[in-house]
Amino acid sequence: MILTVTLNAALDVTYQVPDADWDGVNRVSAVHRRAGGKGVNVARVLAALGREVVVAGLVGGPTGQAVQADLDAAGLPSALTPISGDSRTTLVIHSTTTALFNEPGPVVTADELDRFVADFARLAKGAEAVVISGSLPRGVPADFYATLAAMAGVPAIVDADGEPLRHAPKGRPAIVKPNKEELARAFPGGGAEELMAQGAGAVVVSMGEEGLHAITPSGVFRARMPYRVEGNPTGAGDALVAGLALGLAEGTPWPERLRRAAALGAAAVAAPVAGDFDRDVFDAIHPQIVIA
Ligand SMILES: O=P(O)(O)OC[C@H]1O[C@](O)(CO)[C@@H](O)[C@H]1O
Repeated sequence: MILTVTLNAALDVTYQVPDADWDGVNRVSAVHRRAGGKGVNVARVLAALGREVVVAGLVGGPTGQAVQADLDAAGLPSALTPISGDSRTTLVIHSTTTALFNEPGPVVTADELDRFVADFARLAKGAEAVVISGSLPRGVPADFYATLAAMAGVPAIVDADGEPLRHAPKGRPAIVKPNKEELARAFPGGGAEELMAQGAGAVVVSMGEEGLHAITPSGVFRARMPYRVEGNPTGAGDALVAGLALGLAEGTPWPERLRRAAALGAAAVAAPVAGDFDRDVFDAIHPQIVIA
């Protein structure tokens, strides 16, 4: 089983707007509402690939109930820790470009966080790997992902931004997965090498259509994409992380691990909603990704 952690779970709302007018009235052509937050999306992709998963994290209030109901409807196993605050909504407006509006999320109390830590410790005992992704709700210390990675007892992947990313290597995670911009913001002078020096087992930097750059115990690799996939890039990083988690759990050699992760990321761009990927796009692009 792969355990995914989404502390700032969300109800993801996606609006398709054919040609958005950012200064006027828009008609929405399609609306999707589903449970989200990065770890939830990772779990969806892993489940679609036939992997056993459990979604952990925090949910509360009416929005949290909607998140839980959607996970249940999708048949995604979850063990979410209840909180008193209302979980957040995120909004994606997908038009000729894609814009995201991510609410900060609820305030979490120290008692609620203690209960989550106890749940996490129990769940991690049954996991082959853990994936810890996304932003932190308010009230959670910035080094909390490092704490979870250190106590997991199994290999961990951390996908975070800002301060949680800066602290992540202290927990000695097996893989840290920032995108290019997140890495530059968190480590202006150093980058991937600094993450490795501070304790990350490997660093995989996602670079959109430019592919991946990875520093691993087996060497430094670059994954190059053969062509550009058009669509909604929201959730592409989560599909990529799912590919890395699969490789970590199965002990797949790094070049193939990266090829599959990059192909899943591209296939997610072709799917309209975060957490999905297009199998035909995956099958077509996977063999064409060059790892060097
Ligand atoms: O936790 P955040 O960094 O705000 O990201 C969450 C959001 O990102 C996405 O996971 C896309 O990666 C959305 O599903 C949305 O819930």
